[in-house]
Amino acid sequence: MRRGLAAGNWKMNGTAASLGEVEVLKTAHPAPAVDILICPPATLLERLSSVASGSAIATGGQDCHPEKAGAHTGDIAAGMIADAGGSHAIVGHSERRADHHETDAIVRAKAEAALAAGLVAVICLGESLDQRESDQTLDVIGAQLAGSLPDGLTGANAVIAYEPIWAIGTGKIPTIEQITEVHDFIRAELVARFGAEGEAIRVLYGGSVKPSNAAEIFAVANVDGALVGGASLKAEDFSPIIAALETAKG
Ligand SMILES: O=C(CO)COP(=O)(O)O
Repeated sequence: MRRGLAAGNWKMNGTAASLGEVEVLKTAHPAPAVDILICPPATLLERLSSVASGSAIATGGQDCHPEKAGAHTGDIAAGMIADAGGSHAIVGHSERRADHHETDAIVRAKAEAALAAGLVAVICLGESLDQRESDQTLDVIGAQLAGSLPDGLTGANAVIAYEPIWAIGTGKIPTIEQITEVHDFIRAELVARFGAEGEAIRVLYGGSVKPSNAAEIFAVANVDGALVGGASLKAEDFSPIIAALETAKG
C-alpha cells in the first residue's frame, strides 16, 4: 500500500518567523503514519531543514534548474537543494509553467535534474478552467504526463501532483467524481508506462485543500495525499490535514 504524503508548498511566503510553525508541527506529529513534506522558499530551506532535522518532516525546493551549475542568475540547481538539506523538488507547478513559460520538455529536464541529484521529483500537472469546461481535461493530463515525466520513475523517486489550475487558491475544488476520474486516469497511465512502479508512485491532489474538505478528498482510492498551498502556512491548518490523511491512509 502507498504511504500517504502531506506536502506543503509555501510558494513565495514565509520568513524566519514562519519556522515556528514547523516547531509546532514537529511536536504535534512526532511519529506520523504518513509522510510530511514542506517546501519553503529557497531563502528558508536550509534553516527549515535544520529545524526539521531529526523529525518526521522532510523538506524540499519549489523548483530546480535543469543544469547542475552555471550562469543562471536567480536559479537554483537540484544539487543545491540537496546541499541545503532538502530531499524533494517540486517541478512543473502551474504557477511556474505560467509565470516562467515552462513547457513539458523543460519540466521533464528539471525532473531529470532532480533525480540526478538524488531528490524525489514532485511533478505537477493540471488543466485550466477553459480546458475543463471544453472537456479536454484527460487529454491535457495525458499530454502533460507524456511530456513532463522522465523515464525510470519509481515510487521512491517520484510523486505526481494533480492540481487543477482553477482550484488553486480559489476555494473551489472539483467534485469527488472529477477527482476520482483524473486520479484513476493518472494511475492507469503510470502503470501503462512504468509497470509495477506505476502502482507505487504516489499521486497527490492539490488545489484549495483545507481541513474542512481533506477527509472527503483523501477517501478517494487513488488520492495518496495532498499538495497544499495556503493551508500549509499555518500549523493550525496543516496539522488537521495531516491528521485527516493519517485517518484515511495511515
Ligand atoms: O498550488 C497549490 C499547491 O502547490 C495549491 O494551493 P492552494 O492550496 O493555496 O490552493
